[in-house]
Amino acid sequence: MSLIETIKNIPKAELHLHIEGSLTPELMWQLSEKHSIALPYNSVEEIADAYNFSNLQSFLDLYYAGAGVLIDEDDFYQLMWAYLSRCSDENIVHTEIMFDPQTHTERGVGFDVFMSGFLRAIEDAEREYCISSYLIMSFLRHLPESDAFETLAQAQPYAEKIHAIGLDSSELGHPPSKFQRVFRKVKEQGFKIVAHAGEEGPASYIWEAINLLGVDRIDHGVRCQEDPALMTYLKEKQIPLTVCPLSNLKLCVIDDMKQHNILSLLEEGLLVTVNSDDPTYFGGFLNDNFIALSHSLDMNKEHVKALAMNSFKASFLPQSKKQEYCNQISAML
Ligand code: HPA
Ligand SMILES: [Zn+2]
Repeated sequence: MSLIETIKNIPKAELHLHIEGSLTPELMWQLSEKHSIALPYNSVEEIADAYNFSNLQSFLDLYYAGAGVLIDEDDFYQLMWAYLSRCSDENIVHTEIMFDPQTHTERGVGFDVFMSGFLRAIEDAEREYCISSYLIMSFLRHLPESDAFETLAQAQPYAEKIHAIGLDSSELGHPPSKFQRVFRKVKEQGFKIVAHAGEEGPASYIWEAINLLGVDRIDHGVRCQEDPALMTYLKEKQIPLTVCPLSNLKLCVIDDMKQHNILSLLEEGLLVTVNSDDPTYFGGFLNDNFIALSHSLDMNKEHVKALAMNSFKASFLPQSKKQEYCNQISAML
């Protein structure tokens, strides 16, 4: 089996995927027509052509605007169903999916609308594709902590359907410490915790996410290498990093994929995983991220195997399931 075939065939989990960031230009166009919402584009091609970003904020501006076409339950169903169908094509057997409630509630679209659409698609995919999915509700860090408290209260009827709570959006100027109180409550309620840190922000934000929020995983975290003590800590505690190579390239965190540090972090013994983040905005789903790494770095089958196993080890699946998938991978390679 070639390296590319191995990437495509190996069972994988995806742990860092914003469902709103999987909205295709085609679906955005279709929903804008359905709801008579004017878009600042004249065609599907123009939407795709607009996706050139200089940093995280330049992306977030388009990403929040794009989510404005999601109005009714079926829109959210279609969004989730399209992503899970793609997972089936890519041999993603388990996925932990982030969603941003505040992007929708602030437009008057409530939990009952998006949660019903998401859950219906997740149940269909479980039945039709045997894909398991967990939901991660993320707070927008550019908004005040009081809004996060309100969002947590609104989510209570769906608490059983939410596995973890995360923190995303504009990182610089919004350190994890801003959300210390709300994450104390999140922890008391028994949720797992993740946070974006060390994407554009410094290594000190990763320390804050660990020490002040009590995270189970760090999203991105690639700037950990600026702090040797942090590297040692992440390795010893095996705190996972959900790394997103094409995202880092598109948002100019790196200038060239050849500069990506994921394989050196892996070889240092950190628990790193590959993920797509916002695949329709960043030019590729999960397998494309692996393939982009294989084109630019000295990547071999052992790396692919280790990264696929890490995706299960770093997941919130029960231990027995993690073991089952790792055994499958071992038997295959
Ligand atoms: O990569 C990201 N970083 C922060 N917030 C986000 N929201 C969607 N994608 C991202
Ligand atoms: Zn992200």
